[in-house]
Amino acid sequence: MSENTACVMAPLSDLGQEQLQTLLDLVSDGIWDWNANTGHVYRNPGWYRMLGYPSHSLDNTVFTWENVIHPEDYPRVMACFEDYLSQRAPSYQVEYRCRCKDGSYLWIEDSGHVVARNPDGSVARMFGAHRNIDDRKRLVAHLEQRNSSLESLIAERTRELCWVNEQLKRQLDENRDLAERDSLTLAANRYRLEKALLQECERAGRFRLPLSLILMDFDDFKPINDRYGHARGDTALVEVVEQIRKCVGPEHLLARWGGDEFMVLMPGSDLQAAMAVADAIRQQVLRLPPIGEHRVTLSFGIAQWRGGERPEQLVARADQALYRAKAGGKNQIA
Ligand SMILES: Nc1nc2c(ncn2[C@@H]2O[C@H](COP(=O)(O)OP(=O)(O)OP(=O)(O)O)[C@@H](O)[C@H]2O)c(=O)[nH]1
Repeated sequence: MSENTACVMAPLSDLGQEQLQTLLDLVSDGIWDWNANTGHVYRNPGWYRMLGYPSHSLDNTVFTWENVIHPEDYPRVMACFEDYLSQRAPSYQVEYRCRCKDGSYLWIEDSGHVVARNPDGSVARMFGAHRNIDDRKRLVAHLEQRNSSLESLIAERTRELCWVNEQLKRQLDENRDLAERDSLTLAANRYRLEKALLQECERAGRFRLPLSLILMDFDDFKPINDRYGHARGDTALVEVVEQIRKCVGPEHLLARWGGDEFMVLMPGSDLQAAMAVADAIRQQVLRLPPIGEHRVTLSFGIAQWRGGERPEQLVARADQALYRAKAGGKNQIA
């Protein structure tokens, strides 16, 4: 083994004071060596370089360290330091900001070890190192900020989407409602009635509940149109529907069957109850002021659903009853 190789492989403890000094000068991290008994703190050139101070330009005391700690970090740093010195914590390692010569702050990681204690257990000497972690800290802060702005962007977009969704749902409900209403009288239209008829016939069969149907037709509506015009006829249809509404409950479905014909579908009602409602409608309509010399009246055909009957059979029987009411002189219930 050459002399050179032996020199390279010499353990650190073999280094002389001068060699150790050279080594400490080269280290880029900030090395500190605190003699707690004298209060002297040695800081290597790397420590000064890191913070932008000329080497050994500050006092070799702990105050130099305390003075560079960011005031917001100071209590946390001191608490960690105290915990370690009093052996409440097994190690000392803490991240905080140090003030540089130009007034800016640099994030560092400070770690230290007690290397000697006095006989009474108090600290005699402690070594430590300051490592520059500023780039990492700033990157993490930047990423955190981006993350939180992304999160708030997502939250904002989610709120917007929820709003759009609600609007669409409202629009859909509105469209569905419009699609099932007669545009003139706003009573349910034939499409809706046919769906309800099918459903209610099935339901009546399933639960053995009564179900009745009132079919109504304007008496002599054609002459109203012919004498007073189609617009007046339209108004008469709307007025009659308003009167019918006063006599039916929320469980009944009032619908325009077509032209001047209307129906009231009455789940849970028997023939007698349907008769009573029809008569109430008949009388209510009579209250309308006449159109010229023409008194507005309706004729009624009533049918109660029979077990197993299809909707069109029920409607056909109501229609036959209506025919009888017309034939019997109109403004009648059959
Ligand atoms: N103004 C108006 N008239 C309508 C509307 N739909 C149908 N009609 C008219 O309603 C009339 C229905 O006449 P019919 O039911 O055949 O006969 P009617 O004159 O009522 O006589 P009866 O039913 O026998 O009492 C026709 O003149 C249709 O043109 C509508 O939306 N508006």
